Amino acid sequence: MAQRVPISDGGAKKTSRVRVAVRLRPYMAKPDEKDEGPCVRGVDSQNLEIINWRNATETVKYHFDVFHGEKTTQQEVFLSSVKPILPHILNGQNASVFAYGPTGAGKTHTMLGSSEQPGVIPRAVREVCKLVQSKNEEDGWDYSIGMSYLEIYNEKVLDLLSPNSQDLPIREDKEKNILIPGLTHTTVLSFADFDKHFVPATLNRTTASTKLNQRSSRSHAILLIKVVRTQRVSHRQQTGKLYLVDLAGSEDNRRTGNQGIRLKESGAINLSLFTLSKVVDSLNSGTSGRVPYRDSKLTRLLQDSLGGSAHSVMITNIAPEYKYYFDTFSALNFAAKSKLIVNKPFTRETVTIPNVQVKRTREDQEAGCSGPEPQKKRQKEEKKAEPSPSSHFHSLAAPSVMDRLIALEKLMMSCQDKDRLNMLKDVAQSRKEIQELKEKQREFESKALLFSRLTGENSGVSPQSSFKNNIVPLQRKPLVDTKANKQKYCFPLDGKENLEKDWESHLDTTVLEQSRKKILQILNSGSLKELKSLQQIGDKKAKLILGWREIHGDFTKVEDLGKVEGMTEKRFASFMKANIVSAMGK
Ligand SMILES: Nc1ncnc2c1ncn2[C@@H]1O[C@H](COP(=O)(O)OP(=O)(O)OP(=O)(O)O)[C@@H](O)[C@H]1O
Repeated sequence: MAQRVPISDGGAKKTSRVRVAVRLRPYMAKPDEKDEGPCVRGVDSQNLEIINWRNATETVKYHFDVFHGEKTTQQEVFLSSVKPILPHILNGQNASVFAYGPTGAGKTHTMLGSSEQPGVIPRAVREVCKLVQSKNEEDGWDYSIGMSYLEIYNEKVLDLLSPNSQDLPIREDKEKNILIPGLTHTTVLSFADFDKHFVPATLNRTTASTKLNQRSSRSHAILLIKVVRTQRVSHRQQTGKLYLVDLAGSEDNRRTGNQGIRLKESGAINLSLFTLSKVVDSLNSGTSGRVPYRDSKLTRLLQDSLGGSAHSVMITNIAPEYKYYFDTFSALNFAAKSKLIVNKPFTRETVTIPNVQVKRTREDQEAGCSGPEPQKKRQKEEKKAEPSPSSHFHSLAAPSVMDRLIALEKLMMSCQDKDRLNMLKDVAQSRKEIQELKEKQREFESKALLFSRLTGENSGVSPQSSFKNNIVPLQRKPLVDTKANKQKYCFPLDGKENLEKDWESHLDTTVLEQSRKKILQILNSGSLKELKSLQQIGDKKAKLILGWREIHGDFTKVEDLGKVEGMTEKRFASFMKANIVSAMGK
């Protein structure tokens, strides 16, 4: 019977954190697309920054275990993020590498690569074969390697090594090992042997063309490499598993143009990735509540890889183009959460009876494999009541983990999943609107410039300054900061507007200046919400202000607000009065 042997470290149980790497693929705008430049970029080998959707003049920074920039080679990704965990599977421990990220961001490139630029999968398998070979020569253990390969397509588990297979069940044994009865398990004698099975099986994977990626993976592909070692003298047997996972891309159907079957696939993909994110949230919350592993096949299978027993590496692939902003932002937040999950590796060991055919663990029997034995076809499915998944989740109890999780809670947005998803959608929508308004502002400014040239009015007036009918250039007067001249400091005022400004003369200059400073501060650094908290600034005006800021940077004085499209002299006066009076009333 397989049993867990915790790794000891001076008496204390050793835990292994999920390592999170982020890989940014090179900028690849199509010729017919606007070249807006990247919205995300690397800072150094661990840090990156993305434009802040709240204020496009700022960036949000993220810290990860590793950041792989556009120029990072496949070899470098493998060496720094994957190779170090591979020796564990020769010691009966589990390891997993999975690529996560939006559609078209480079997951398949990272995991599979091409013949010229092989990715993580071929490199890792080659390395495992090499490690086993070198071990065989020196220690007292016999090693064997086996492989299984499956995809989860539309919530169905399909055997890629046996293309006509039906949906396979997922089970869990008493030791909480995840099993797939009936899944093909093939012995691998060398890398060439692996390739012989792997290449044709990969062609069985479901892919299709979407607007965002010509050859988009429509399924999650999971390659399992199992190393079984048996000690020659004592017949102890240890089984280590390596999961190499290429997840299907998260995608926004409004942008992929998906319809019909693509839409259904996409629904299943997004559901499983959403569940994955819920699982991560649940693990992070540190509460004893149910971790929703069972809500999707993907999370059920990855149960061992997240918050479980594996040495895990998550490579989050992101794309630099603006059209991916929303996806990139969510992927980075997801990755930031996963970074704080702590796994607890253990060694899986059995004792076998000498001189008898090596006893297969129940897991092997159910998975239709026995390490060194030749490929075994499906066994009859065994129906078993599965224990509560929450009982499997053990690593959050440690105080250090709790501390990290509490820190994470503070770090991440405090709203619920659904709210967060909606909020992120709003962000994408707001971003689009700001972009449109920015275009309008530019158009408005060029018209104003043209008008001023035609009328020969170039007396130091900013081209974008324009009030009344959007065509008359703004004629600002220099700011004179005395009470007596206060009426003059803003705009050329007619009698009515003078009356409008009379209220100011009753106020203390210091109070006035402080209020103006406060307004200027909000105009320059306020988020959409903060801008909308100003009197007389609605959603559209706030977005216009954000757009203006993106083009010109900071407002030097509050009067610059007059340069924003639609802000007439009268509106500005009324805006100032409303905001100053309201600030005083607080
Ligand atoms: N680091 C990189 N260097 C060069 N090209 C890359 C890189 N990453 C991705 N690409 C290219 O970008 C395109 C999309 O990448 P890929 O198919 O790997 O994305 P994906 O995330 O797997 O998408 P999907 O989820 O839709 O399957 C491919 O043409 C790929 O070759």
